[in-house]
Amino acid sequence: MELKNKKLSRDEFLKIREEVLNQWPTGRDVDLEEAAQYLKSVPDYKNFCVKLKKAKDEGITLAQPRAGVALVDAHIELLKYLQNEGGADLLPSTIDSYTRQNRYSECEVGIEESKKAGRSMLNGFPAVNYGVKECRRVYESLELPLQARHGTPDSRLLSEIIHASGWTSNEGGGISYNIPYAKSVSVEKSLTDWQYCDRLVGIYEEMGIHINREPFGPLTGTLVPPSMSNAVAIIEGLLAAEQGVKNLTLGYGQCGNLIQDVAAIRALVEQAEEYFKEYGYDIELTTVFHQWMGGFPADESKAFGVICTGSAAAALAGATKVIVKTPHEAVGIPTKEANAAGIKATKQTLNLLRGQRLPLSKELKDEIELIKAETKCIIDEVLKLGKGDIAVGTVKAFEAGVLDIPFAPSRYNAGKMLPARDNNGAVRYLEFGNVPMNKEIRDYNRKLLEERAKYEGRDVSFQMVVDDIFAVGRGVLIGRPE
Ligand SMILES: CCC[C@H]1O[C@@H](n2cnc3c(N)ncnc32)[C@H](O)[C@@H]1O
Repeated sequence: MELKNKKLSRDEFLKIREEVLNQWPTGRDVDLEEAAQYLKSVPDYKNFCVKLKKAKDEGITLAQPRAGVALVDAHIELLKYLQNEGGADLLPSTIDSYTRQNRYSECEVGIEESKKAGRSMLNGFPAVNYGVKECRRVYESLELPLQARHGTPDSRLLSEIIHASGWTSNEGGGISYNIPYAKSVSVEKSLTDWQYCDRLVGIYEEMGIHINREPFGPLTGTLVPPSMSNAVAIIEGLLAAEQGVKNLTLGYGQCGNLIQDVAAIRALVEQAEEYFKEYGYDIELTTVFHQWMGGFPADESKAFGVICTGSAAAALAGATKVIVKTPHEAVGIPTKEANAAGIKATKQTLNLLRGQRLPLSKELKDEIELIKAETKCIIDEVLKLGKGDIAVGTVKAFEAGVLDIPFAPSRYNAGKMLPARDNNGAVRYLEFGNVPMNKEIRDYNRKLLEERAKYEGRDVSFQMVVDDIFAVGRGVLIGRPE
């Protein structure tokens, strides 16, 4: 295995770069020195790192939507609306699915079809096809920091183009943008390609330019136990830090039990800081809380209930930012009005809870300790498999099912671990597969699920998993038997 968790030398990086910039004609417009000068002109109020740090210092939670359409002028109009009408604190450009698979020829078709149809025929913004000039036009049309949000196993060319365009944050990682998004991309390949994306940020950092990286916390967004998503977030953070990334936002997707959700964020910060300190990385760390990523109720009023619950959990957890859902979640790409409505409902909730935090009760403290202990079991085994190299260990951990993401499409994922909610709605391990938890943790998870089974008058079973997957869309958290 070529892969190792070691910072790419500048020569190694530049050698790969030649191939990367030739993947599509727009790659030829990227010039590192020219891009650095452009990035140095980004004012503080439009730099992701600066805005996140200010929010962290002030103890407030920022609101960021997802948004992306095929044509540049419409995309600018959409983002301006979310900025001015929605009140967004940070802006995305959600990138389309063809770009995520490096299928740029099909993006060209989608762009032409969108022009003919007079509406977006892509499910996001095809940044690679537009290239630096148009991506800079998007950035220059707005008054907020701009981030690329996508799901791209090979994001090398996309990263080059968006950063050269003044976009000071990129979401993703070698695990979080492969396993939940692709079927046949090897973990070794996506980890290698994301080392390139992180090394690019490291090179900009060496030039005095601060760029934020945000591993994708929720993964499949389907009952992912907090310790599994925290383990992946910390691993991706360590891999990014080795490549010279200095500014990281680690994330988590709302599960629904308030104590567990707050505990997950608190555990993530504490444990990530412990690992960065142990490995000697000086990281400016912030957190992102994703509003419920599972099935939504179609009824828009009920959808707002889900949106505001997620906003409250983010605020009470003290997350630096929250990713906003919309009342159109159950149907598809939201209109700009629905997207703005989701932001406004979110900010109303954040403002009402500003400065409030969930007190450190015994229940909260115990949940934090449990999540940290579970996460440690996983990461310890990853390091053991990699003989100390966390990149090599990650590849082997997926092969062994030590890292195992529930309901992931990737054929590199074991898919043996199964989650289900306990009687309070917290997500627990129903089947461990080869996830290496110690006996005390295994017994405790089982005990909690047995409590639910007793209450519901049925056995612990896969049916609980199925019931929980559909529950929120049906208006409840726990999938109780009919
Ligand atoms: C992991 C991200 C899934 C979420 O990402 C939203 N999403 C995807 N594409 C767009 C887009 N083009 N505009 C606004 N939201 C979008 C979906 O609704 C879902 O909630």
